[in-house]
Amino acid sequence: MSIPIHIENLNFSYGPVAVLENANVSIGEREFISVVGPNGGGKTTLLKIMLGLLEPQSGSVSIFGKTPDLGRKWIGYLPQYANLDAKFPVTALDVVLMGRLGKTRSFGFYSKTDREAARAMLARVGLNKQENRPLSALSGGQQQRVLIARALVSEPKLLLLDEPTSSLDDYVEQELYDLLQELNKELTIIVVSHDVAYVSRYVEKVVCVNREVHIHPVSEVDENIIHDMYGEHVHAVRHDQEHDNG
Ligand SMILES: Nc1ncnc2c1ncn2[C@@H]1O[C@H](COP(=O)(O)OP(=O)(O)OP(=O)(O)O)[C@@H](O)[C@H]1O
Repeated sequence: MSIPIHIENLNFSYGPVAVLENANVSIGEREFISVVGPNGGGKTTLLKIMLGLLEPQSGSVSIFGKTPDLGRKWIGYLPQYANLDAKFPVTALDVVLMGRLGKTRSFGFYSKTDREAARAMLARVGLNKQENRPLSALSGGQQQRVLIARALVSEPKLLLLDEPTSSLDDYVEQELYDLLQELNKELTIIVVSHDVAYVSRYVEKVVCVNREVHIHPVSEVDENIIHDMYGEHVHAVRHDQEHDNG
């Protein structure tokens, strides 16, 4: 099977506004990658192009060797602001089952296989005891795990997460990254983050997106790269490195 992501000479603009210019990105199997960059740099746009939700003006995008509309069945996606309306009366299991809609043959009636798959995924993310609890009764970190289980239950080969920890506190963020690291033994993982220093503890490479797109092994990320990407915001980013264990 072809590699998860191969993008060549991609250009994308919303109307006259160029957002991504001449992007080239290749991501191999079971890589753990973070997409980083300043606000408005084009991170979400790049993810939406990978999912086939946006059509680039030029260039080619291949997802496991297919065009995005065909390849996206292998992608589990956790959108930014995915938080479900917690007042809506659904259990954790109900939410995960939604991820089976593309798999189940009898629409609206989940099979025993669907239920077993959903329960197994809740167990995989450490929530087997919470399956019948209302979503609203779960913490923010637990709700994100439910959404990860929902993305995984469609049996993807690539997990794409858009800033999954932005509303979580530090300890819960670490637990979530530990879970992603565990899942990375079987899956390619691409996670959008604002915090280069933090994600560098976990990922192998970063895709720096600020209209231009550059991919770097974490070991090569230095002040020059950070400065090119964030410009005047460089101090805010350097300050974040205080989170680091070292
Ligand atoms: N639907 C749209 N129509 C027009 N412009 C848009 C649209 N969506 C995004 N943009 C603009 O495109 C640029 C890139 O946006 P995008 O959301 O991809 O950036 P981002 O790096 O994900 O930002 P953030 O970190 O704030 O989420 C921004 O200038 C944004 O204002």
